[in-house]
Amino acid sequence: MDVSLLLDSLNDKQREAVAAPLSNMLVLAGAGSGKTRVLVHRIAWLMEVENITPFSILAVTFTNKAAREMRGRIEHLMGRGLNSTWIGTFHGLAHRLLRAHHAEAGLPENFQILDSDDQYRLVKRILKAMNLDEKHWAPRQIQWYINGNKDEGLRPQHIETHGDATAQKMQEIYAAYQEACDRSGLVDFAELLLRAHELWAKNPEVLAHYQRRFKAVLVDEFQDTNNIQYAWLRMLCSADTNNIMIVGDDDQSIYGWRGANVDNIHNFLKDFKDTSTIRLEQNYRSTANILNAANAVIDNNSGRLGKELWTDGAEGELISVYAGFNELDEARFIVSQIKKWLDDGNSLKDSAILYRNNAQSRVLEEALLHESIAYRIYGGLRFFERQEIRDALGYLRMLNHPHDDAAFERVVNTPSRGIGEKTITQVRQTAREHNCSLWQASNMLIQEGSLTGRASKALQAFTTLVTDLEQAVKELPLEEQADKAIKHSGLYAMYQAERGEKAQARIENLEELVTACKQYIVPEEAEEMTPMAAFLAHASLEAGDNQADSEQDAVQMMTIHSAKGLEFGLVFLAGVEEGMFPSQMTNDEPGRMEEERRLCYVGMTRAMQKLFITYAESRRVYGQDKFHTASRFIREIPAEFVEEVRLKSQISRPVHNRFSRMASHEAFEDSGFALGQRVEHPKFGAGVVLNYEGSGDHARVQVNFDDFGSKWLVLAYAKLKAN
Ligand SMILES: Nc1ncnc2c1ncn2[C@@H]1O[C@H](COP(=O)(O)OP(=O)(O)OP(=O)(O)O)[C@@H](O)[C@H]1O
Ligand SMILES: [Mg+2]
Repeated sequence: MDVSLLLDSLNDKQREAVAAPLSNMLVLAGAGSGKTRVLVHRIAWLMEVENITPFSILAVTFTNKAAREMRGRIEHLMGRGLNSTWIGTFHGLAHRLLRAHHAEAGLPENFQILDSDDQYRLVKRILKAMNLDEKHWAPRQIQWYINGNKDEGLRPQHIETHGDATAQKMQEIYAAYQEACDRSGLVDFAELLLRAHELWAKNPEVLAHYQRRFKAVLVDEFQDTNNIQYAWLRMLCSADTNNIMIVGDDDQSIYGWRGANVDNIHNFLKDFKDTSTIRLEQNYRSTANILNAANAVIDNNSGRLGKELWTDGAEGELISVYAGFNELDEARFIVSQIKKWLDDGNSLKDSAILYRNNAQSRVLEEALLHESIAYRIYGGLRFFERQEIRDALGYLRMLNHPHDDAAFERVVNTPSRGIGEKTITQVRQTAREHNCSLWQASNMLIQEGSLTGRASKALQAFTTLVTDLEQAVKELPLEEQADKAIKHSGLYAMYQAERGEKAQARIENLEELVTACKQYIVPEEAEEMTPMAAFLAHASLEAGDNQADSEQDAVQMMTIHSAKGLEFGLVFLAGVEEGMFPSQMTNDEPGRMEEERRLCYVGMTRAMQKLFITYAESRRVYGQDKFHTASRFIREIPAEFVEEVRLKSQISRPVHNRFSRMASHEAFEDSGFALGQRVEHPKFGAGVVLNYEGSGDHARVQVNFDDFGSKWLVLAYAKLKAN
């Protein structure tokens, strides 16, 4: 192949990195400067020019998707397949290694991987076997503890407990858990990494084999490696014959909360001999306005390694900042801009909506669904498909219709109330025999007294809960029904007792469900149904809507964390308000604010042509209106790069409300009211118009009253006066 092809499309610095003689190398550079491109070209160069066989190359990426893309790009460059090259994530590579050397690693040939949910259940079983109360020993916390120690390379016997009783107990649980895993040949995610490390540490001949094999090791997104990953790389590349090239950006280190250690960049320079450092400074991704704005934001962080980024590309459009009146307005705005983008001849898949928390997706999803715009949630489930939401809906479905067997199965022992598999089998059998629902079968079994005392009591706890709850909530508004169901069922407490980012997200999603209920308006065609039945139908329809497959042209939706390394023509950063982003928890932990700012930098630098930053001045959080100000990150962008969108023209086009009744904004404005306007009500006093829906006689407005909170009122009867 013509080697110049590998260098032609690169700038001088990139070329220097790609064509450098074999040695250890750090490529430190900001977003969009071509780090990943350099890595791809370097691999091709090593094969073509240094005659390193594909077999001798190991490349590590951050996600499986990135790994597939990398392989594809190299194959494309070289015009041939690359089967024998190892390209994957740390976890994927460790797994491959353990499969090949299971005996040396002390694992059975058919060892199984334990995903996070499996691990959780196993921890629960261990606690039970040890007679420990889950209330004191929260399973998620234990999981967090075990994984955290494994990430640091620590086995139970390595942990210092300093005579502390709690620490000792945690250590014992960890040991019992590990014993159970070893007995059954189970390997959790953190174990993959630790085992792979130990495999080499304990088997020098195996290590030597891989050191001979992998002449070149290349790592993308190095700033987010954790300690055990770093130790593993270091061990592999400790022989003189190995060369390692890492590329990364300290400004994009966003997984500190999960144990990633950005200091590994410093460690690398210390630990690896003869390392040359190359800095790339030209950005090829974003317009000058976007790049300069992102640079200005990240400049507020201290202790950076310091990088300049410039572009010779066009200035491009200004960054548009839109202050939504509330989150619905924000979502409508985003959707209207996506439609414009489409009308201009662009494709949906080049647009992305990025948000800080998964729970934010719901309102956006609904706005997109309503306009029939295909979307794809990347690295996550749609709102109504999420585990905790399905749990909560399970309870609501039981309240609505206790003979719903699927709902019964889902929640009968979630949270755990001591109903064992044996009891449930008996219930199923009885239901089959009598051709009745699981609910009826349960009541039958309890009455007949044909269960053991303990099983009967546990099952009765469930039936009583459902019956009592049903009585207690049936007259209440929908959102209170949801709130009570989530609380009284123990779901909320169950997720609250867990720790970590994931549990926090689940709690936020549960709260968002209450908000969803509050905002739900029963559509005309469902007026015969109870609001709950109508809402549940709505939820299942939304969950059942097919997710756009990866081939289909669809808007890409994801958290900013999952957008790392990706790029899109059009990007929306949504929910950029104080309290959301930076998130509320940020103040509690040192260093967290800077990590949030890096996350903002990652988000902004995903945009190639056009960036919108949006926020909502009021947002429903857990059914309550929270008033937020623009994020400090917005304020950190110099005014010259930003235009504020003021939306008279946009708003005055007909807008549809989220639940299929046409709401004409003109009609609303004809009523003499506008969003954000202060009004006076004879009974509730003064307030602000928050939202509207429907038209004509059906028109309703939502007003946040100073003294009575927010209420939906039928405009025709409300006797509102402009204030
Ligand atoms: N020399 C170049 N000429 C033209 N385009 C380039 C050049 N180098 C990189 N690009 C393009 O710039 C964009 C960003 O490159 P790349 O994704 O490799 O950057 P990165 O540094 O890995 O970014 P991130 O930090 O976000 O992972 C890509 O579209 C890439 O194809
Ligand atoms: Mg990259």
